[in-house]
Amino acid sequence: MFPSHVTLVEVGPRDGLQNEKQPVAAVHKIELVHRLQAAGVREIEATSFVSPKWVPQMADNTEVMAGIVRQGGVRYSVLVPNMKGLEAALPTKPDEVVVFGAASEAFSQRNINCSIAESIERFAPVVAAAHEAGLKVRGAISCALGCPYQGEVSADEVERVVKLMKQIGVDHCGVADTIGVGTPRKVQLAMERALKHYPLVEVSGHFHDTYGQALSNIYACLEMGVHTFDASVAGLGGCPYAKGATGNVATEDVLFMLNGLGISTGIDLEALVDAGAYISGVLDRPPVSRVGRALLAKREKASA
Ligand SMILES: CC(C)(COP(=O)([O-])OP(=O)([O-])OC[C@H]1O[C@@H](n2cnc3c(N)ncnc32)[C@H](O)[C@@H]1OP(=O)([O-])[O-])[C@@H](O)C(=O)NCCC(=O)NCCSC(=O)C[C@@](C)(O)CC(=O)[O-]
Repeated sequence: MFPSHVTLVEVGPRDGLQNEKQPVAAVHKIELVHRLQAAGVREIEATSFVSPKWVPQMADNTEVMAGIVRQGGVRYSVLVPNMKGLEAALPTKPDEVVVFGAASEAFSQRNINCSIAESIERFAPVVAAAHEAGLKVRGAISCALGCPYQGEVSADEVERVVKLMKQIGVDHCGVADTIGVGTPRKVQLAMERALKHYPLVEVSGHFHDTYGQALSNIYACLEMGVHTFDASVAGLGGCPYAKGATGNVATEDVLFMLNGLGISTGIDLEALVDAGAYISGVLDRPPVSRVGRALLAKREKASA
């Protein structure tokens, strides 16, 4: 049965911007977060505490977290790959941390420089320490639908990592299609594996739109009752360790579909389009979001 409410986790400030070649000033990242929360977004992945040598764009993580004027009811999450990341993140007071593994060995090596088993060993103390600090821990499983290095990824490989994350106490399981190759039935098969170990409320989908399948995949998840999805305003993004991967599905596009289905999110579409136009202006290019572009063109026509 379709959910009546969907939670959209806005990952634009982190996943969306991490791959930008041009440095984006912290002040713009902070302003983006402010505009997103003003639009009604209640879950925002703000930055990551990873090695600045690996992802230079996120080196201003502490400055970004310090600059955000927090709004009641909004949860701010950050990515942490290891204890060093968690120790740097804790003083910035995130509400949640995200550990990120992969269903493919090759991607795990390229993204976090270790095997899947080693990643779980690294995450275990991070999860324990985050819980001790009162934080929720989300887990992301990259390449759940395909890997840029390995190719096909089976549902068994996804379930192996789901189980490992569960064993170390990760609270939430995010199934991520890093390179956007998933199609609806395959996505459902991967989701079924996550749902064998996590309740519906603790499973989410993270879909890149490289092959134009992201909205169909979200629809396929809605049919299963899944009601939490990551999305990136203006369709920003791409993973630095997945060449050619385009951005996440655009938040505006997901919201337009959900509005049409009568599913509530608490997010105002026009204000979200403004946030997308803002960051696209900073990056000096039009939004990738089809809905964003259509509504901006409509506004321009109306004011001409
Ligand atoms: C995991 C590591 C650190 C291993 O990298 P490593 O080189 O194996 O780490 P190390 O422990 O050997 O340390 C090497 C150096 O890095 C430093 N270091 C070590 N850890 C940290 C840290 N946390 N913060 C800052 N610095 C750190 C450490 O202090 C040392 O510094 P040095 O002594 O050489 O000066 C590295 O591979 C890394 O940072 N990877 C992150 C890659 C990344 O951010 N990828 C994008 C996010 S994942 C994603 O986008 C996918 C997702 C989630 O959206 C879902 C999807 O679509 O798939």
